Amino acid sequence: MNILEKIIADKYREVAERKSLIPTKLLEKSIFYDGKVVSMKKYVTDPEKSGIIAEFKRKSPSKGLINGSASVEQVSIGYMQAGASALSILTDQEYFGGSNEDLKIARKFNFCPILRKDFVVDEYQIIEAKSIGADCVLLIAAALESEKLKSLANFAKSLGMEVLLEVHDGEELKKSLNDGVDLVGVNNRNLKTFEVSIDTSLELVTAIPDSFIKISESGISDPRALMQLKKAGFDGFLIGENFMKSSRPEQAAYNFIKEFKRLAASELSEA
Ligand SMILES: O=P(O)(O)OC[C@@H](O)[C@@H](O)c1c[nH]c2ccccc12
Repeated sequence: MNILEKIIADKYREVAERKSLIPTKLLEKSIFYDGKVVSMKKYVTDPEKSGIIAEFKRKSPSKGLINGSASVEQVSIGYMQAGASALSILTDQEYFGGSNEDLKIARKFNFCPILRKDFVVDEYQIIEAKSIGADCVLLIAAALESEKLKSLANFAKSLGMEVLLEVHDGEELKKSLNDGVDLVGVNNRNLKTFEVSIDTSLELVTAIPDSFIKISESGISDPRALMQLKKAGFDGFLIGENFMKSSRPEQAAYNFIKEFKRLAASELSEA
C-alpha cells in the first residue's frame, strides 16, 4: 500500500465514524452553511492580486513536523495582508495535523476564498466543508474513480461551491476532467512517491483546456519559479511548506510576494 492508499483507507473509516456522530441535518444548521461562497476562480485571476493560495499546514507525511506552534488566526490574517489571493486550510488531522476548527477560525477572521484541503471521498465531507465555512473543495484524481469524481464535483456545484481538481499527469487529467470542475491543479508532488518537480506543471499546462483556471501546486520555494510558472500559463500557485517552515509564516509570505512583485515589475519595464 502506498501512502495515498493508506490515507484514503483511513479516510473512509473516519468519514463513516463522523457520519454516525454528526448527521448532515445538523451540519446544515451551522451559521456558515448559508453564507455566500467567495469565488476562488475570481480571486485567483484578479490581476490586482498575486494568484497565491497560501496554505496552513502543520505537518505532512513527506516532511514530518513543519510548524508545531503557528496560530491559524495570526497566520491566515497575515497571509492575506501579505497579498495572498486565497487560503488553503488542511483539515486532515491524522496525517497533516489540521482540523475543522482551523478552517472555522480562518473563516471567522478572513473574507477571501478558502479551500478545504482534505481527502474527499464522500458527499458528506462536502456538506461538512460548507458547514465549516469553506468555499472550494479539492478532488484528487489519483484517489477517485472518474465517475465518482464527477458526481462529487456536481454535488459541490449544487451547493454553490467551487471545485479544484488535482492531477499529477496527463492520464489523470484526461480521465478526470469534467464540467463540474472549476480549477485544475497540477500537483508537482507525486502523492505516491513524494517526488517533487516543477517540471510536472510545466509539462502539463498546455494539456489543460483554457476554460479551466490553472493552478500549480507544491514545491514552490522561489519567486523566480513562480514567474516561470506564470509565464507558462498558470493563474494560481499553491504554496505551503515554504511559508510554514518559517517561525513567522506570514512574514515569509510577505517577503516572497514582495520579491515576486519586484521581479514582475522589472520584467515589465524591460519589455
Ligand atoms: O507545501 P507545499 O510543497 O508548498 O505544497 C502545498 C500543497 O500543494 C500540498 O500541501 C498539497 C497538494 N495536494 C495535496 C493533497 C493533500 C494534502 C496536501 C496537498
